Amino acid sequence: MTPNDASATGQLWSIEEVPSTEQLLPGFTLLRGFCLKEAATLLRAIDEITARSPFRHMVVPGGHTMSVAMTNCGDVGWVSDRSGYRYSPDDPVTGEPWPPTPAIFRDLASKASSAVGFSNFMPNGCLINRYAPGARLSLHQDRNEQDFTQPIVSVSLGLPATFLLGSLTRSDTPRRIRVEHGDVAVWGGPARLIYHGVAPLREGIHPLSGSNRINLTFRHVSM
Ligand SMILES: O=C(O)CCC(=O)C(=O)O
Ligand SMILES: [Fe+2]
Repeated sequence: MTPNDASATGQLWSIEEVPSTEQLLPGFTLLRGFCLKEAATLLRAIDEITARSPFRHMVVPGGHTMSVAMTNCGDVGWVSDRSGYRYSPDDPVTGEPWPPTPAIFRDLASKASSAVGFSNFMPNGCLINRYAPGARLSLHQDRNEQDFTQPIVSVSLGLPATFLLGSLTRSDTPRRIRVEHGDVAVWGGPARLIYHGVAPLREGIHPLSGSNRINLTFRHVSM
């Protein structure tokens, strides 16, 4: 039996869609096609979240408005304004708590983290990023969470993008990794504080997300 033999494994993926695992750095793994089957359901759940806490373009402390539109679900959400970055239990736009994390999100975060050996991941927040053509995320570390024993789980939906995979040193030139609809990246352990970002999104149309890429990042934030 070869790994691609869908009938023998009883899996539903077609040959072109067989999930594969790429360890790109110690502690950084890309699970290609990992959530393809539930992607449409994930996108519907995102529509329900954004009906309550809409996407918005946040301002960073320097005064620049981010090109990526963001919202959150869960107990805590990442926010930025002129006074800095932080996690907040409430959505500053609505004044209400962030919408709860759908069960399908929690299941995916747990399945993906355990698949690469982080069996105790307990995310309490999920940042939802929407990239329109031209939107980008400059190189950064995810470091507001404080507990770096817990990984980050990052889900790509809709249009493909170029993920910039750096190292622990900001000045190193990042590798350019294509991430597609259904891919899930998990980074933790020695890779937890790697610099990473997303190159400007190229125009395109995706049957499920139109002209956008949507990304979910699950985090465990110490409160
Ligand atoms: O969109 C992505 O793939 C990465 C998002 C990210 O790095 C973040 O939200 O901190
Ligand atoms: Fe990040």
